[in-house]
Amino acid sequence: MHFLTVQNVNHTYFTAKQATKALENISFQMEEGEFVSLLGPSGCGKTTLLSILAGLLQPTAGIVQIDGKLPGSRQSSIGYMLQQDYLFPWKTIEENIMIGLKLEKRLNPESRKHALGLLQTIGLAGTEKQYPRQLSGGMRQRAALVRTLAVDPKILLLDEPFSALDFQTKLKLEDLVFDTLKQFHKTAVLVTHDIGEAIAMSDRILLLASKPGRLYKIFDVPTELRRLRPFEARSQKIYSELFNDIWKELESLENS
Ligand SMILES: Nc1ncnc2c1ncn2[C@@H]1O[C@H](COP(=O)(O)OP(=O)(O)OP(=O)(O)O)[C@@H](O)[C@H]1O
Repeated sequence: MHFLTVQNVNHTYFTAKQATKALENISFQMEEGEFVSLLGPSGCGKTTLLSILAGLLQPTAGIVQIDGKLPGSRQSSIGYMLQQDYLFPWKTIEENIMIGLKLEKRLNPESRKHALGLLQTIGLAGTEKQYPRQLSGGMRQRAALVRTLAVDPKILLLDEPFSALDFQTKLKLEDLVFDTLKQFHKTAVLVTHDIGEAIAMSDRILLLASKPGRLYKIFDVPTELRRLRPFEARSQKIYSELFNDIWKELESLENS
């Protein structure tokens, strides 16, 4: 059995005036610890698919299972990281990173120690008593990652988490997230518009086409690249070759 199974997923949005077929017959599988990116032109259904994986949206048809459970069920622990950090401004960083544990009634000395340890691992030691406004955008996004990992989710759904950051911060954070997910052997799905980011971070890239949103092509990132951290991967020749291949496919999809 695969860790994640998406089988013949279809989704149509119905409004008073029209029906929009956002996803058509999407099927793929993922293994535990794998990192997959969803790439494709605007409107191809990336966010819709991520919402279905999160259990926030029920597909019109098809099956999704994560570690043998339906997304959204109480046992299917899912971590979300978004473009904005959504830290509570009136709470300290320490209080913010404990929120998930508190909500799940799992805050105890051990889980607290683990969360504070994560804060150290991610280079935010000393910020515990500070408020989000006292931190830079990159630091806040790192705190959001700690909050997400603190509850030990089975899968992380990353919806353009680096897109609001300046380029240098984004590159640094890509390496940090990559290292952290590898260290904890986490499975992750990333939605991005950035081909380079998808190649540098992923094991596989699912290219979606639009109208209706469907799986167009799957790119396996070569093992030589997967072994490298994202920043280092970006300077390799095979990275540029894969970038050009995906670029051409994406351009043809956008012009079709
Ligand atoms: N709540 C909704 N009601 C009706 N139609 C919707 C709704 N949300 C999305 N859609 C439509 O479904 C399709 C897929 O949208 P979705 O936001 O999933 O695409 P996307 O690939 O994430 O786009 P982008 O890259 O621009 O963020 C689009 O045609 C969009 O207009």
